[in-house]
Amino acid sequence: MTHSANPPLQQLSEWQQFVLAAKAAKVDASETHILPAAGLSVDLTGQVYSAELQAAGQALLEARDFDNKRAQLFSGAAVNHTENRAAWHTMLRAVAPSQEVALERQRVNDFVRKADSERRWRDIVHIGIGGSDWGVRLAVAGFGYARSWRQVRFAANIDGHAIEGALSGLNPHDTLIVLASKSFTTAETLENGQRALEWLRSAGVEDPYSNVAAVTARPDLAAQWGVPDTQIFKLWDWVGGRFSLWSSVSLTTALTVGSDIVAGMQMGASAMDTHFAQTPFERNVPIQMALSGVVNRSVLGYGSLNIAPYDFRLTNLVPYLQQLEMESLGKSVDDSGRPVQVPTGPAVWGMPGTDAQHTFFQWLHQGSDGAPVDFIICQTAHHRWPDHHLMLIANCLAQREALMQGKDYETALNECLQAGLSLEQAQEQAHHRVHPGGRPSTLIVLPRLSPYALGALLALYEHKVFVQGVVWGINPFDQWGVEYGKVLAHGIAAALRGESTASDTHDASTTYWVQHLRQP
Ligand SMILES: O=P(O)(O)OC[C@H]1O[C@](O)(CO)[C@@H](O)[C@@H]1O
Repeated sequence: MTHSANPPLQQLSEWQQFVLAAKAAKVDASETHILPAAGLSVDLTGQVYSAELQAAGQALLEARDFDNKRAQLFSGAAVNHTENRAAWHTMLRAVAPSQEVALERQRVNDFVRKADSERRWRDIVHIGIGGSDWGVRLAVAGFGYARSWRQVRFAANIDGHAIEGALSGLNPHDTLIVLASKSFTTAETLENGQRALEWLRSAGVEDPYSNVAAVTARPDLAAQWGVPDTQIFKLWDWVGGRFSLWSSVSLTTALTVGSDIVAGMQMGASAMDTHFAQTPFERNVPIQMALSGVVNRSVLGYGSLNIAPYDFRLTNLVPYLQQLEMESLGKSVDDSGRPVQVPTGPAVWGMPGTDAQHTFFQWLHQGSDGAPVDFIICQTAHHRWPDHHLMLIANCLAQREALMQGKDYETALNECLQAGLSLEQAQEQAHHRVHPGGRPSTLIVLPRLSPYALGALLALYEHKVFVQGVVWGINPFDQWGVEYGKVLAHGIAAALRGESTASDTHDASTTYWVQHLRQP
């Protein structure tokens, strides 16, 4: 794809109109703004809204050549122009995928079916990091109720405690090590893989490599490493690392919770793809969420986005979305290398409710900055205590209402008087009980935590991020900021090993710590 330069955002009259409309728009909690998408209900009532803002948003997307860019995404064009490759994760979950994708899906399913029928691999150790890790952790934790005879452990971090903990207590003779790495060059994954191999060897596993499977876009490197060809599963250069959940990386998910769960997630994601590709602007949920996010970040100045899944099983959704959003949008130059000049991707953070309420919600309600919140909840739960679920829902709705509506001084004052405080005490106390309100939020309701719904939810965020990349004019598919640190770590590791002198290339403080932390 030849990359056509975008005009700078701030020079666009459509952007200026959008900013003006956003500043004039309000949160109107008296009318709901709820949109369906691939089985999810997304309530945007807590975001600023007006007919003028909608029109300005539509004009802005047109000025950014959005329809064409979306079509390129879905057609497998090289939308990742700084790396000259596609970001074709939608193909991985397509209902009618290409032959090579269908074949690889089949290979994964056959491997799982055989292992199941032989009752082989009681334990799985999944070794991978970032996109080769979080999606699998998320799916396994989300659907852990589905199957239980196999257990899975994860090792991502280079910290030796991670792999030590992952291997501890397992039976090496019935453990499958899954090495997931698109590049098959990631230091953490290869080092942890070596420890696993040593562990198999020292336990007397006759052919340790037969206990290893690999998922990678570099089957040649995996084969050189020693993984048998029949246990190497492919992904492709055109799959971004943080989207690889949809690829054979789901081997571990399939072995642990079932191939049908992987298929269900793909179907849900594919349904969201169709929604994103075909639904008109005003009902297109990824677009609407994206524009709310742009308003919050670039116009209202919120520096972060809080993710609050009111579902304990979705704990890993937060780091999953952190990587998706922050690796994609944590950039400040546009497609042509010019500074974007408005704040771009927010910091993403969060924790499941209700834990979050007792950790940082105070700051969200009354802190000086606040942050938009994405509340996520399932209509029904899988456990057998309806009252727990009722309370969970009540808490979620209550927090959202408090952020949206706030509590004014008069109400707080009355509350204090009714609690028996004197007028003087009440007047002083009431200030502390005021909630400013008007703080933006979105509520996403899943019918239940089905594979389909989770797939749709993840694809929703992927497309939202894509739209925001188009508006800000940045490439959401590269991650040069991560690469630089990897290179520096290489040099520092050499200096820590005494193979080079840190003072040649590093600053004074780094040199000091290299000398003091040098390993014996
Ligand atoms: O799958 P790989 O190549 O080992 O990379 C792991 C992760 O490293 C990154 O390249 C940078 O964090 C991610 O995009 C990727 O998910």
